[in-house]
Amino acid sequence: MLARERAAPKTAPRAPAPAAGKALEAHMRLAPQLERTIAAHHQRALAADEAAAAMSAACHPSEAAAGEAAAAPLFAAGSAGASAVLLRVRPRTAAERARGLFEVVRARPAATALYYPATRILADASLDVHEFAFDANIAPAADGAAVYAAAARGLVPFVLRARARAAVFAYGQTGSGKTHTMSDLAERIAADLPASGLRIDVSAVEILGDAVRDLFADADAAPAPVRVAVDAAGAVVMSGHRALPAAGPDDVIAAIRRAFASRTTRATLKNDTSSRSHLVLRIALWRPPEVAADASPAGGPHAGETPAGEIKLVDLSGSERVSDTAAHDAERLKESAHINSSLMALKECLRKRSGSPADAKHMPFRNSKLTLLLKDSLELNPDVPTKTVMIACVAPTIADVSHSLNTFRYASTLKTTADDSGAHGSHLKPESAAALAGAAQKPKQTPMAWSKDKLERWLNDKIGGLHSLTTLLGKDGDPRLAGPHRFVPPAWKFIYELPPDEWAKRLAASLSTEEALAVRTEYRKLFVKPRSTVEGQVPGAAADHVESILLAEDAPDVVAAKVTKSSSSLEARQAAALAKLKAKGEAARKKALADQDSSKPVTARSAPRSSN
Ligand SMILES: Nc1ncnc2c1ncn2[C@@H]1O[C@H](COP(=O)(O)OP(=O)(O)OP(=O)(O)O)[C@@H](O)[C@H]1O
Repeated sequence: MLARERAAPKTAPRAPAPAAGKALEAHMRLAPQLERTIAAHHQRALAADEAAAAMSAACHPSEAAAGEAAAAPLFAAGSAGASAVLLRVRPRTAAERARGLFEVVRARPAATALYYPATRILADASLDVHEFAFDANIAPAADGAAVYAAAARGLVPFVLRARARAAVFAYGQTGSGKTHTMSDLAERIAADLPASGLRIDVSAVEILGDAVRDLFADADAAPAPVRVAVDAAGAVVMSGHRALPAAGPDDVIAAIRRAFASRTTRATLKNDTSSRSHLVLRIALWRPPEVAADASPAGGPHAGETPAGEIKLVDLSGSERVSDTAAHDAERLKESAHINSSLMALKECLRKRSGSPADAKHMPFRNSKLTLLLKDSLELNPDVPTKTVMIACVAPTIADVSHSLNTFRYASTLKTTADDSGAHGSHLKPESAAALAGAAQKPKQTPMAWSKDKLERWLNDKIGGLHSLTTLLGKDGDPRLAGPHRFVPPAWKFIYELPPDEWAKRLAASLSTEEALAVRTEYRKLFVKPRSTVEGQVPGAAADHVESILLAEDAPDVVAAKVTKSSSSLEARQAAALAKLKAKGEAARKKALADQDSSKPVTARSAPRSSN
């Protein structure tokens, strides 16, 4: 049986409630309006995600039928990925609910949106939307089993299969749910360990300031510092700590509970039991010729043993901003400075890890004890595969909005260019109660007056995007729909390219031919401005989108001018470049025709052709 999710042990007195700053007061005054705007946008985004998912399922029926994957994608057999980033939004605490703090982070299956008030002291209720598509976007209602499924199911089999190293770490501001998440996840991972056939030992240390402390040291023994060094072969060597032998999963779970319970916690403005240290748990697996009787005191190999894998579970100390340190004494301020500088050192290593192979070879591990301890798990080693999962934890409310944005940005550092869905922002105007109520009561008379999202959803429904696309491509399909980098055609692309007569036919039940063609013209205008969406990240999609713009009736130079004016995005630049090429090709064709014409006797048949 798996342990239920549990919170960190409560050992410290209550901290005073944080004083509301001026900005927060202003946001709270506009809470009803802001909440309405957020809810409306979230609903629209959910509907758009659902349409995209339905489309993708129609395109990849075999994937849809395969159902839930057994392992988290990073640990599935054959996965070449080195890292995954998950975002977990915790539920509002009772105290946050009592203060009326509303939620500004909304996780959807496809992405997580953070709604940031556009001005500190609000003149109106407009919001900036920062949207990040992480590998998994875990909503407040999800439990520890869901986190395990997305983050670590399959981790133990991967480590054993490849004699590999895996590290999972929780990052986030103080009070965002890191300990809650990691203490539960660590036990679920431990439950997957084999009950026999391997020697297992567990060590646990905390990094407090610049000191490393053994969490398994005898309580009555004088505290001895743990030393961390790198040996001649470049391996991290820890000494001065105890490694607990574990006969199987139950012993490992007991060791994990002991480590979390021994950790240093203090009350801060944000968390009654704030972990002021980084906790690093190491589960080392050894394959013995025959299991030796004694455990190694330093957690190293016994004679004849070979490493069978290693798991590091890291509960990072909470990141803090200046406002969080208002009630800190000198000692806590020093702690905070250490915490932030080690988190920065980790960020720098992660940044290099996600960069070029040359960058990855030069991760500055020595900049902090934390990164030195994690060296083996972060290094991209050709001999020992390593996989890293970051769980970025965020608090959901307006009081933590700037911390949450920082966490989103920090977490994005670990994404590789290959699988990074990145972020995009948009600006939301306030949606007044009257406007929303009015919209709910009487549907707009004509699709021309609808929002772009609503129009697109309606068209997708009426025109039947994906099903029609597969029909159109025939049973053999389009080669772009096969293979690992397959192109998933977005619904808008299909709708955009549908010929006028087909368009009118499909909308005949709802609109007259004139109305349908008028809507088509409007719809096509909407796509002159390239969209920066997750779809845009699919290889080939940007180019296809550009191509679809170029297929518009306008002459290439007009398209280029329009596109360039409408956006400075990559797509726009590609469009401009393609348009230039097309124009160049056109000029060359005209010249060739002219040359041809001048070399032939002029007849009615060889008169210059129209360039269109
Ligand atoms: N997913 C969740 N469901 C329910 N309660 C949660 C969840 N995540 C966190 N909490 C609660 O929120 C509070 C803060 O969580 P936790 O102590 O895990 O934060 P933390 O990020 O580890 O903070 P610190 O960095 O200060 O140690 C705790 O009371 C915890 O029980």
